[in-house]
Amino acid sequence: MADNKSSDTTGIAKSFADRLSFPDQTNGTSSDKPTEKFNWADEVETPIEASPQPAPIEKVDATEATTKEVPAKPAASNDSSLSMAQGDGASTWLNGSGLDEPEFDVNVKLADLQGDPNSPLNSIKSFDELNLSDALQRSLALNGFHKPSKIQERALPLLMKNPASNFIGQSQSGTGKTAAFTLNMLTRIDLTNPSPQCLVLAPTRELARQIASVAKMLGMFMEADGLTIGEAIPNPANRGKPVNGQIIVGTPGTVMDVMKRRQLDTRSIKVLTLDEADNMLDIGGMGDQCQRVKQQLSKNAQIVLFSATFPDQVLNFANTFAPKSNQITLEVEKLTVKGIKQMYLDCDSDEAKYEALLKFYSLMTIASSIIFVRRRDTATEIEKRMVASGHAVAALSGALEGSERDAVFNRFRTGEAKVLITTNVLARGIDVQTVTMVINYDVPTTQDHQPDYETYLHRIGRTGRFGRTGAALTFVHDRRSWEMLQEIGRHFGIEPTRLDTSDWDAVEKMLKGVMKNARNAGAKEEVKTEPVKAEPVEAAKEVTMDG
Ligand SMILES: Nc1ncnc2c1ncn2[C@@H]1O[C@H](COP(=O)(O)OP(=O)(O)OP(=O)(O)O)[C@@H](O)[C@H]1O
Repeated sequence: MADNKSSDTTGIAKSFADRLSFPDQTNGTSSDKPTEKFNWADEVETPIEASPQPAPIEKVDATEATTKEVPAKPAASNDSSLSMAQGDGASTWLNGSGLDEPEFDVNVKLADLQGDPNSPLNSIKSFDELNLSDALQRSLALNGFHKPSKIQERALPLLMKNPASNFIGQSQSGTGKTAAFTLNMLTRIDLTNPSPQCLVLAPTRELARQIASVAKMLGMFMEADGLTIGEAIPNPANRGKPVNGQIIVGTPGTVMDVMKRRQLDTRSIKVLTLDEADNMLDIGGMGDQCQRVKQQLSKNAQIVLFSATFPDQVLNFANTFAPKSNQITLEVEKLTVKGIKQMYLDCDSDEAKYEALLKFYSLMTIASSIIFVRRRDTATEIEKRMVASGHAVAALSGALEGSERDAVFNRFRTGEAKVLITTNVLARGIDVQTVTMVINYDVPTTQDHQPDYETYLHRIGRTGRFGRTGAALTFVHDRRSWEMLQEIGRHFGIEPTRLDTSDWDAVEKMLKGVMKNARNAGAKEEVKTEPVKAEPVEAAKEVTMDG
């Protein structure tokens, strides 16, 4: 059996967000001073009907699907950074990732035709060059952010420039996009004004709460001067209450609703950030909601869009949503994270996948893993079988209510449950660094049953965070599922390694080798640096900010 005490034995620090406390049912704010909570309304569920099979079962999760949530406890105080950082039960003081993110090339397009994307002014090598406040410098240092990642190097100077310009940023999963847009917001807040000034929209409650926690962590030393952070996710206890906080992080349906009910004062909002922007702008319902939210804001608000993926058709819309933006993009073949070993397991039939999964977990002990399935009923079925076999699993889908989702996710984040079985609802953004294995129990497909390239990339990106290594194993069980995986491979220029269920010894040997590498994940990837490609885009009128 493989030894999987990976994070403890190798000293791999847990993620920044891992270190944060996610108490069940929390709707915390950033400080002891209780920030009032917002009203809520049911998040509109936009489920997509499942497979063509006639089974009268469940729906496929495509997006946030929460309807109700119970009252929240206030978040832990940030007074003690140590207790905050250890809030998830981490046994040691975890100072940053301890890893360096691998180098990769980016394409930079400046909205300003005259601008030189390669100018040192448009790139930084250290956080010092940003002239950050003492409070931000201290929190970066305390949390082990010793140097910026590539996306942070290139994005931060462009994001933080005054007057502010719109921004579209793309980089691989786990490369630090959250800190990039969070630092931008934290530097733009006027602490003397208690009104909401920055708004972040994310597709799911889990991601919204994670982003709020990162903002609290990076803003921990600004609290004394009045920094407040609020969440706008479905919560019945907050019905009718104002949504307070200088940074508000929420899901689009709830944010739109509190705006409609005038519970969110939008007058001072000067930055609107969309995380997982391609997803937000692509899905009909959320795209409309994001658009309507944007319409409520000042025309001068800075629009910031981030994602690991921006398919062409969405990028066009993104350009309309964030006009005249500075842009950092990647070519499609650079999108896969090299530290993730991609494999597939050839199973005889759909039913044989259950057996293969159980066999797999009987052979391997993995610190944390996520199993992605297409349908909610599959998640429930796998959960039942794995629990019966003695595994500590948690299953999360849009079928659960908000408070249940929080509780399940917390069990996984804290390590109480080692396996998370979930639908696409958690495919994006979630940062749990102990995850060394992602299993695509079902090949990700679009509504019209074509390979879903973006979802594949986001799912496997739940491992291999910030320079770590991890493994992704996709189950195929017939010609079509095999073909779809091949298409995904061709799309990203990768060739997943085949594992065969008729030879479990070989499977075990291969997987143990991969997992061992994951434990030794401090090793740096080979660094290949090429000059940044830069092309100007149409001349832009810079977007001005109020203050
Ligand atoms: N400069 C840095 N130094 C050390 N660790 C960092 C730095 N920037 C980010 N990290 C850590 O890297 C991890 C991944 O960051 P983050 O979640 O922001 O990735 P992401 O690019 O948003 O990924 P995804 O595309 O999956 O949403 C986090 O645990 C974060 O704390």
